[in-house]
Amino acid sequence: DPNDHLAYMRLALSQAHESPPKPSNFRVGALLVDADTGAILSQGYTLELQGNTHAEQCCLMKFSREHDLPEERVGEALPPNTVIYTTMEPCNLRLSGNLPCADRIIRTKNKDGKNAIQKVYLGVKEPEKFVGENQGRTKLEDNGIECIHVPGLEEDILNVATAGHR
Ligand SMILES: Nc1nc(=O)c(N)c(NC[C@H](O)[C@H](O)[C@H](O)COP(=O)(O)O)[nH]1
Ligand SMILES: [Zn+2]
Repeated sequence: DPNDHLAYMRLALSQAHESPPKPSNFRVGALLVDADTGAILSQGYTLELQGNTHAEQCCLMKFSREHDLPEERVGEALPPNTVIYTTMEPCNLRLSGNLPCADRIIRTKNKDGKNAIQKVYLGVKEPEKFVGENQGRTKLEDNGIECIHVPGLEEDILNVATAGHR
């Protein structure tokens, strides 16, 4: 059921459990979903792919590879009503200096140059441990991408996210 946001967020949380704990980031899980059909297009977790990768980034990279596209052109292969579920709001600044996920989501355009990702469903705000208050949601909404908090899993999400910090 494409509207069972909690079920999708639980799946994203199960992805986060796969992430190797590290003191310098959060363990996050994410899904790309076709909101028209409910189909899961891609799923990913922090550090799943080579390099210092984020969960949302892995979703986009995996889907782009399946469609022989570079990540920045992944929007050309995404269905018109694609949404992303991520246990933690997309980053807007990374201590590593790598491209933040908010920017990756914003640059994901379809063939008509329109946003390929319509909505971001998030489980928690980013704790202010590494980069102060996360401005990702504001940036996403300023670019026409709605951010919706899915309540109910905050404690579990934060426990998993910070497992590498104890
Ligand atoms: N939404 C989100 N998905 C992730 O997969 C992840 N790891 C973070 N984490 C945000 C945090 O701000 C950064 O992990 C630190 O700023 C360190 O930056 P790097 O990850 O080393 O680039 N946030
Ligand atoms: Zn990120």
